[in-house]
Amino acid sequence: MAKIIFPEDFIWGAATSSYQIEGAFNEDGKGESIWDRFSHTPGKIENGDTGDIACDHYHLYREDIELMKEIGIRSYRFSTSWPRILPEGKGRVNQKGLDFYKRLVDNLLKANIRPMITLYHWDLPQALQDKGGWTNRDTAKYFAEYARLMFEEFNGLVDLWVTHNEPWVVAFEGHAFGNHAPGTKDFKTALQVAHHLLLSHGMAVDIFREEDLPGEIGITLNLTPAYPAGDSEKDVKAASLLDDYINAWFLSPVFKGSYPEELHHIYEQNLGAFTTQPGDMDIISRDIDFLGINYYSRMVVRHKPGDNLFNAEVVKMEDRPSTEMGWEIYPQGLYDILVRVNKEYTDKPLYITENGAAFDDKLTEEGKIHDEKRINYLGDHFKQAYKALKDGVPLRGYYVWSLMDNFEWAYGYSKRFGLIYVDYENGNRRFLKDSALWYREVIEKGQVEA
Ligand SMILES: N=[N+]=NCCCCNC(=O)[C@@H]1[C@H]2[C@H](O)[C@@H](O)[C@H](O)[C@@H](CO)[C@@H]12
Repeated sequence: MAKIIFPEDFIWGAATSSYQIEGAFNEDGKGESIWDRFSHTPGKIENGDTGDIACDHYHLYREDIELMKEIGIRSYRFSTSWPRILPEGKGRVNQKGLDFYKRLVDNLLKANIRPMITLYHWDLPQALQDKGGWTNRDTAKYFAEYARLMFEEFNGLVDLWVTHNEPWVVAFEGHAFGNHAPGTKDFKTALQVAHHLLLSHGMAVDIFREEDLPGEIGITLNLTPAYPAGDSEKDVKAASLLDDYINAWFLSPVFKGSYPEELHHIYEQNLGAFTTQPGDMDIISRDIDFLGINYYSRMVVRHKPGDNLFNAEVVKMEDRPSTEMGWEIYPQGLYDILVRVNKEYTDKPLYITENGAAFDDKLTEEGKIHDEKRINYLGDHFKQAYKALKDGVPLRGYYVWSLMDNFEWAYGYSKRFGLIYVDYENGNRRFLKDSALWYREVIEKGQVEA
């Protein structure tokens, strides 16, 4: 491959989320979130970790912006904590909570770093969960009102808005498998939740248009392309169904206004219909300005009769390199999914809103972290993104997950994804990893070594 030179205006960024980095879980009037409740429930999180303090970003955000400047990122994707702003999820506004995000955005703009706000990255106000959470259609309406407040408060300051982060994870990890908050375990509930998440996305887009705001709005989906383990018809079928379950179940409603037909039929036959209302799919498929794609890995799938509704199982790729999460390192999958989304779903601009890896990072005596595995992982994925760009995919930017090590949900602090090392045991000191210094070069030159 010839020299890899990205466009001058390519948006190189890094991403985080509120519950994973902020801490101050009950400070300055913040309301309880379902992740506060879940992490305080014994047995849910590795080592009994919680987000009570996390990276203490709520107090250290100025230092973190200095580090963003040192790395040279052009944009910073973060999420706002709904219960920090609306402690009960609706009604009363917690001005101190809102002021934190005002200070954060002001300081980002002063640092010439473009904010991208994700309105929902999993930390639902517990008060709404107490009323059914995302199983309750009213939550979609309350989300849209929270979005309206944010659009009005940050009008002219923030021009990149993401409604939801990974509705698949919220619906299935949170409501089918119980690994995430609120921890329920019912597949049909997950389908109902997915529908209300998508509905709330469309309602927020309507308000964004109504408020006639400058900027762009989109949604972020975790897309994990599925590949058949063999070329048998049954393997191909199994892979296609799992691909629909994770990817098309969200891409299709947003861009085509309908759920994938065959899978929808399988669900209805086996589980009965979840509740929808006339017009829902029109709302869900409102025109958006971009799609955010979170890519980490692929799935290799083979036919397995009777194992689940899909007659499929994911094959563990033992002989392939993988990250600390056990996810196969498969950069080609990023190219494949970018091209497929552009070909099959939308010609709208795309952002890679998350891509990164957890490795076993060690802090040396000299305060260095030699994370060459992360440099190789990112470099290989940047090359695939570049290939998609050259093949005509309208890729606008790339946000590395993550800016800093943080609370990795059920894994607690045991997994490190950051460009910045966080020394949790010693006052949350921050150290730039070698990958941060490497990333700085890539951004400065717009080049990746071939
Ligand atoms: N096989 N395989 N699988 C890949 C499946 C990925 C599903 N998990 C995610 O995408 C989460 C996303 C989240 O936004 C962030 O909050 C998390 O910290 C990162 C890292 O976990 C990722």
